[in-house]
Amino acid sequence: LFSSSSSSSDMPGSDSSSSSLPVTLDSINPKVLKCEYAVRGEIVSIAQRLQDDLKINKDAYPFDEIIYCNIGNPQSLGQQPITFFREVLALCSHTALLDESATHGLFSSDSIDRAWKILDQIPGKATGAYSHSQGIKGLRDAIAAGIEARDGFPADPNDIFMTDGASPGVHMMMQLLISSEKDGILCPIPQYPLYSASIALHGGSLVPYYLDEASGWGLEISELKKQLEDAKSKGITVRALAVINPGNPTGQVLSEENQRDIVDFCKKEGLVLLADEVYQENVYVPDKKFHSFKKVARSMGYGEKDISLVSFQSISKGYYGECGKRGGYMEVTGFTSDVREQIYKVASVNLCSNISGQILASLVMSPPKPGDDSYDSYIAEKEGILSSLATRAKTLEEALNKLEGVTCNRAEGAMYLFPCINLPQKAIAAAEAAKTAPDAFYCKRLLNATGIVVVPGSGFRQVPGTWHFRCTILPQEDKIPAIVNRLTEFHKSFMDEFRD
Ligand SMILES: Cc1ncc(COP(=O)(O)O)c(CN[C@@H]2CONC2=O)c1O
Repeated sequence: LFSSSSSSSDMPGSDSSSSSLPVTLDSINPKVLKCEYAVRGEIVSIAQRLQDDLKINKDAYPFDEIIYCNIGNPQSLGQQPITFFREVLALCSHTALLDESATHGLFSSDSIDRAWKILDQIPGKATGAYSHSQGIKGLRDAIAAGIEARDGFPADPNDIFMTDGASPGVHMMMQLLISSEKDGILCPIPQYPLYSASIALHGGSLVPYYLDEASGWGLEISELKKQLEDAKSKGITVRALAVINPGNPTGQVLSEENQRDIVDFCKKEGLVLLADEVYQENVYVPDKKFHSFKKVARSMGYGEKDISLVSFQSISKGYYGECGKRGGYMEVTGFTSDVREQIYKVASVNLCSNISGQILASLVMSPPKPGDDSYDSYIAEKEGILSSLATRAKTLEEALNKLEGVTCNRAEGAMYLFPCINLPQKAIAAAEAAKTAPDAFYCKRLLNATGIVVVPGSGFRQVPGTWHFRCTILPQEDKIPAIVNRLTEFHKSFMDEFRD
């Protein structure tokens, strides 16, 4: 049960030594080989095989289902989409509905109004046509208005580049900033592996800065400075600082003071600030609040000429969880016009992001307001989802902290818990014998015993010698007790087996 379909020997015709096909592992781009993305890595491949087995024989394992806690994919675990968003999207996608009298009985009046408003901003009301390469102007207007309402500072629709999720935006910026392995990007450790994967694919160097687990995954400026100097001593020119706030996998929400220090650090060192803010709606603790880096920089008096800031947003997270619709944007500020033209050129190569994602991104940033027909139902759905996520985060955090040798910082935000496991030496030795990282060994044992899929901490990088795993807080509330019981029982048996 430990092998995985991801290893090349399992895949038909993939054994490069016997293949007569033109492409082999030796002939493809080595940057692709170097790239890793643990969120959908080996352990998920194993889980999918177990799931296939269960379809054939439901009694094959000591559990009756696989529970995927490896990926922040809310709707795959039962979260419902926001009604208003889907009503508007449906009407925009099939405009004939707007001519039907029955529609007024099926859709709220403000959904119909918003659909007309959006369609009026699309040439020929053609949602099947390519749009402007930065996205439909009217939708960028709505997003800019939403940013202004959030921050209290102006936002320019022409700074918005709409993307198929935040991922392509991150790739675009890595493509722009990285010319060789001598170009470095400061990334948090632990980090969401889109960053390490994209840096590898673009041939750059990841310059780590370690978040401090003991202080709730705090980001120390002294650590940034130390890592920057260390990179310079190795001949690496650091081009940008990536910050994920709220954090993935660590869940911390930065204090406004810490953000001000980060902005000053980037300005002083001439670094582009890549602000990944896809979890901006996911804050669960009363003592923390999301502040965009755009707002912090502007409130410090820093404008277009003071700091280069790229802010990423997505429709995949928050309370909307529209991962599969692939929507989002990057707000690009503080670049010269000639560089902006290069960013536009790269965006234009992909023609445009998908229109459904664009429509949803505009709705996320400009949702129903008090007094709108849909407002009461919208806010009830939103608050219901966010309060449930907060409850699930707390329940799982408390359960993890009761496990022998496990400590887990609270999830202040985002969608994950990232507990630290103090693994006995016997377990570490067994992992080495199985030729796998100790936390991956634990996660595979957990999967095979309970059907629960989590991602080893090694997939996010971590302080050497520490071991973690990442578990989402996404299974619906009625599933959480069973997850806690299965996890608790497994952990006790694991520790009984390997306790030193
Ligand atoms: C911090 C962060 N940035 C960007 C993304 C990319 O999202 P989209 O491309 O969908 O907008 C994710 C997705 N979260 C991944 C996917 O699910 N679990 C994760 O850790 C993320 O967690």
